[in-house]
Amino acid sequence: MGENAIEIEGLTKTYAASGSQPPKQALKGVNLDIPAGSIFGLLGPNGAGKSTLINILAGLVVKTEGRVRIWGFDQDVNPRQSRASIGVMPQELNIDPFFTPRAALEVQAGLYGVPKSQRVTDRILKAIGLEDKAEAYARNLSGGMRRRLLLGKALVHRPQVLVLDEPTAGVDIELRQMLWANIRRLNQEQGTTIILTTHYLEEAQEMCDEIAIINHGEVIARDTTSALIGRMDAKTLVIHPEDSVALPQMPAGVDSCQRADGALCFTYRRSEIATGAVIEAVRNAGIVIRDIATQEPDLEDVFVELTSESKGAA
Ligand SMILES: Nc1ncnc2c1ncn2[C@@H]1O[C@H](COP(=O)(O)OP(=O)(O)OP(=O)(O)O)[C@@H](O)[C@H]1O
Repeated sequence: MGENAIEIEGLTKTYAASGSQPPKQALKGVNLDIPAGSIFGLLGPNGAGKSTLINILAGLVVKTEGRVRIWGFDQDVNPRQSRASIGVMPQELNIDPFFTPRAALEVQAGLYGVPKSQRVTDRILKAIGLEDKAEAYARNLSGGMRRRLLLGKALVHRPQVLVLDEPTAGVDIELRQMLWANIRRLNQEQGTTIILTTHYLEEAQEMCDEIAIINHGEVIARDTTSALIGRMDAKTLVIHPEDSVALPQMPAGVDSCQRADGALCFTYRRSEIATGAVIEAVRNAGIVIRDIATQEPDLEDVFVELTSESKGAA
């Protein structure tokens, strides 16, 4: 196995026309390598093509063109091995209500051809915190427990690559933290490569080593999370003056505004203007500073800038 868990080359997907709907090209030649052992985020606005990409990886959607290698196995050449290398936790809570968690895991293991002697059902039940619910009917499980069971089902064949489609959408903070702890542990202790889509950019920023941003079926950015954020050059300084004051004269390149609460905001390029120079200009105007805060760019800023830039390209 090389250093990439996933290698995607020239991947396209066109959904056929149906009724009055014209054909839809959901992926337009995606090239993407996902390093083994990483926690990789796949971000993009609604309809960008994330689910299509994930579903192709999972073998649920048939690609139109291109190559996909999972853990070194070409999907077309070694379909069985490539499928055995990946586990998918879907977004929908599609759990058979009449199975107990133990039975659901056993059935899933059977589907993947895991011999009884190699099954790790108890270990998975423990990892997802459902030991004491192992014999309960799934219809009696809470939404959070069902979600954890879905994670467990994705793990029965011990895949090297785990794909999570919006794993924490609509779940409460406590469960979200528990899911993340589980996922981090899998990544750290077993080296499982994690690929996830999320609408929570804060979560992606906190969890993911690397990120690809998809828009209109194309990868428009792919980098380490910190490098992506580093691309944003803007910085905002918020100064709370001791007394109410007017906006002072500022050096060229500084955008000034005053908030309703009287605070002064200065936005400038970090690469061009030093924060010290901004503060000095404020002091030179005779303003006494009570408090200062800075606002650094975050993933949300990067996301908004990149996806709005490429809007016209659709
Ligand atoms: N089965 C299908 N038939 C026709 N068009 C489809 C089908 N599935 C998805 N599409 C279209 O392909 C495009 C990409 O959809 P996809 O579900 O991959 O996006 P997404 O990034 O996952 O969006 P979301 O965040 O809303 O889940 C959209 O325009 C969607 O309407």
